[in-house]
Amino acid sequence: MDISLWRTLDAASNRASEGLRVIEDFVRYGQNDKYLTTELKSLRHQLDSTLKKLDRLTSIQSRDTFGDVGTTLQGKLEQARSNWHDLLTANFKRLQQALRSLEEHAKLIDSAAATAFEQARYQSYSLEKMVMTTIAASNTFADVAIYVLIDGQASQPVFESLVTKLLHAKADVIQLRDKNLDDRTLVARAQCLRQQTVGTGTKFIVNDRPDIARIVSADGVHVGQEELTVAQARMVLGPGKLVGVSTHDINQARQAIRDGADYIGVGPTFPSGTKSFDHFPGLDFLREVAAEITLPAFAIGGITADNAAQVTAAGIHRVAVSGCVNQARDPRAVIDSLRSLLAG
Ligand SMILES: Cc1ncc(COP(=O)(O)OP(=O)(O)O)c(N)n1
Ligand SMILES: Cc1ncsc1CCOP(=O)(O)O
Ligand SMILES: [Mg+2]
Repeated sequence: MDISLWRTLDAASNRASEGLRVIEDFVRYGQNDKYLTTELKSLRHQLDSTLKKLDRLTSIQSRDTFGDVGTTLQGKLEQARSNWHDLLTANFKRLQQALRSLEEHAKLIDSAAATAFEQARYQSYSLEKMVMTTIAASNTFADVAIYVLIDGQASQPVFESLVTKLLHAKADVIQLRDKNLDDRTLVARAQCLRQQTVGTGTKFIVNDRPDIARIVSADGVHVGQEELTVAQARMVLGPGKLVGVSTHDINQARQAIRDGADYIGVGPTFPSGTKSFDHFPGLDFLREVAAEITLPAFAIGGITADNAAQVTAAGIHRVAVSGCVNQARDPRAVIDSLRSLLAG
C-alpha cells in the first residue's frame, strides 16, 4: 500500500472531523439546539466508525505535518469569518470536500468505506440546509411573538378596519385564513392586506394557498400536514419567502426542520372556538418542542391572555391566536397583554 494514500486519508479524515466539530460546537453552544446537535453528533459517530474500519494506525504513522507543503499555504479568507453564515459555510465546505476526498481515495482500497463516505457527504448536504435555515429563521423571527389569524370579514371596509387596528397594535404577523370566500374575493382581501402591511414591519402570511401568496407578493404561506409540502410551497412561491407548517407531534416538528420550514405552528394547545379538534397534543407537546428545537415555534389553539402564562411555562414564547384578538372589543389591549406575558 502506497504510504501517500494513507497520508491523504489521514489528512482528509482530520479535516472532515474538524469541520464537523466546528459546526457541532456552534449549534450546541451558540444555538442550544438539541435536535440539530443530535443529528450532527450522529453523523460524527457514523464517520468515526467508518474511519475506524480503515487502518487508523497506519494512517497516523504516515502523517508528516512538517513535510506537508500545504501548511504554509493559507488562503487570505481563511482567518476572516465576518459572521455565522461565513463560518458555517466554510466549515460545511471543508467537511464536504474532505468527505469527497475520503470517498475517492477509499475507492482504491475499500469500496464499502467509499460508499459510507459518499452517504455521509449526502447527509452533510441535508444537515447544511437544516442548520442554515434554522439559524436564518431564528434571526428573521427574533422579535416576532404575536401572530394573528384573521378571516376575510363581511366586507372589504370591515376587513381594512380590522387590519388597521392590528397594525396599530403592532401584531408581528397577520395570517389571512379564510376557508369560505371565493378565490377572487380572497385575492382582493389578500391584495388589500398586502398594501396595508407593506413597509410596516408586520409580516403577511396566506394560509393554505401558495398560489394566492405569490399573486399578491405576500411574505409567505402556511401549510398543514395534508396540504402542499414545504418544498412544493416554495416551488410555487419562489425564493426568499417564508413557509410555515403545522405540527401536531414531535416527529412532525423534526420533519419540518428536515424539510426546511421557516417556522412551525405547534398545537392545538387548548380547545379552540375557531376550529374544532378531537385530539389535543397540548402543553406536553409544547414542552417537547421547547426542549429540543430552536426553529421558531408558535403555540396555537385556544390561546388567550388568561392561559398564555402556561404556554411560556412550557418554554414557548411565541403564539398564534385568532379568537382572543378578533373577538376583543380592544384588540390592541389583548395584544399588549399577550406581549408582556410572552416576554416574561
Ligand atoms: C401559525 C399556524 N399554525 C397552524 C395553523 C393550522 O394550519 P392547518 O393545520 O393547515 O389548518 P387550517 O388552518 O388550514 O385549518 C395555521 N393556520 N397557522
Ligand atoms: C387554525 C388553527 N389550527 C389550530 S388551532 C387553530 C385556530 C386558532 O384560533 P384560536 O386562537 O381562536 O383558537
Ligand atoms: Mg391548512
